[in-house]
Amino acid sequence: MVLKEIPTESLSRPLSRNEIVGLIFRLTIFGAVTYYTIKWMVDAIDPTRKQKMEAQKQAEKLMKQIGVKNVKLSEYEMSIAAHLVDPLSMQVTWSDVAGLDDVIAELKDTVILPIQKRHLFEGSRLLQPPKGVLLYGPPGCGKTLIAKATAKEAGCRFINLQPSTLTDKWYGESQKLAAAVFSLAVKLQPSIIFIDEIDSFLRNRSSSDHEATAMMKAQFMSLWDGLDTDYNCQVIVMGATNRPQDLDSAILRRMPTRFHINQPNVKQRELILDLILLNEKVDIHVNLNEIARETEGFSGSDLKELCRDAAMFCVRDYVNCSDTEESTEEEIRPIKQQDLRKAIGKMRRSKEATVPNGLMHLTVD
Ligand SMILES: Nc1ncnc2c1ncn2[C@@H]1O[C@H](COP(=O)(O)OP(=O)(O)OP(=O)(O)O)[C@@H](O)[C@H]1O
Repeated sequence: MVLKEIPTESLSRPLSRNEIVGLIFRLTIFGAVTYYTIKWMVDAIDPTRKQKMEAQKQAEKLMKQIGVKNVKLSEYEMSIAAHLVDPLSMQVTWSDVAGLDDVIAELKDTVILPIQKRHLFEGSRLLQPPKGVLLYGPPGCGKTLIAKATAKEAGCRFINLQPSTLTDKWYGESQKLAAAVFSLAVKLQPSIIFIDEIDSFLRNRSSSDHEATAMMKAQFMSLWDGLDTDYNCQVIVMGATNRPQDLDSAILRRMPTRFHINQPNVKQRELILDLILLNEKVDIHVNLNEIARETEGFSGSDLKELCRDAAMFCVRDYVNCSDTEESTEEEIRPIKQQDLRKAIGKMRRSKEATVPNGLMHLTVD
């Protein structure tokens, strides 16, 4: 019926030039609208959309903070940039690390000096900063602390990469994210890619590995090797692990510079206690050497917890005192030896309750 109303000669005659242009124009508009509508719908149903937007916001804020301008980041680099720490805003320095002077001295020579005094090492291929550094040892003994202090002292940007950032993503994305880790680190160099619990994501390759995981590992290693081909590239992968024996041998080969951060000995425990209590109110009769001798098997983080408990006993006394009588106390009393000893007892009981027999003194080597 509609066709009937159109004169037959209009149907049979070829289209005029204007009509063809008009048709192409309308088709283009229609195509563009369809494309953007579908894209918008796909984006709206993408379950990681919210995460991506948050990461992008955080990344933009961080990039501004660290004064990185005119560096264009891809969507994947943005989500990695959300884990970026600026050396200027980083609080940890060598003075926050106690009892690890030997490790610090070696790190200064092998990692920090080649970055800081780049011009001295430019001609040498042997004296470039290592592309891989492994910190290994029992939990809570300062591996993360050392990594952060290294980045701070070397003035490196610090990408704190949680293995889950790469592995939690949807299939296919982890490879793009792994590539983004390296490309971002290169754009922001000098930089350190820090991977805590590196064994959890680069462990011994096994036949039970998901195909995507195996591919991501292989890709991660080839990207890592790519750093080696450019002698001017100042990107270091620093990994920390409690279980070096679980690491893939191919990974160990890529981390020839290794530091054993062991459970602190008595002297180191005394130094750590000294540092933790440096700015606290401590009774002059406190003997930290004695406390260090009584805390065999305690890590740095256990010692920190112990001191926090001891300080809390003082706070509790103050609160109880002001609750019961008209207290004349104006200040919280200093930490005494007995507070520390009481805290040791408490910590031992909680360690015994949570750690299976015999494992408490296990060291990894
Ligand atoms: N050598 C040390 N000097 C000063 N503080 C320490 C030391 N070792 C540990 N600590 C304290 O313990 C906390 C935990 O240390 P850190 O996170 O570096 O341990 P880690 O070895 O990385 O442990 P994990 O393997 O559990 O990540 C630190 O924030 C710090 O307060």
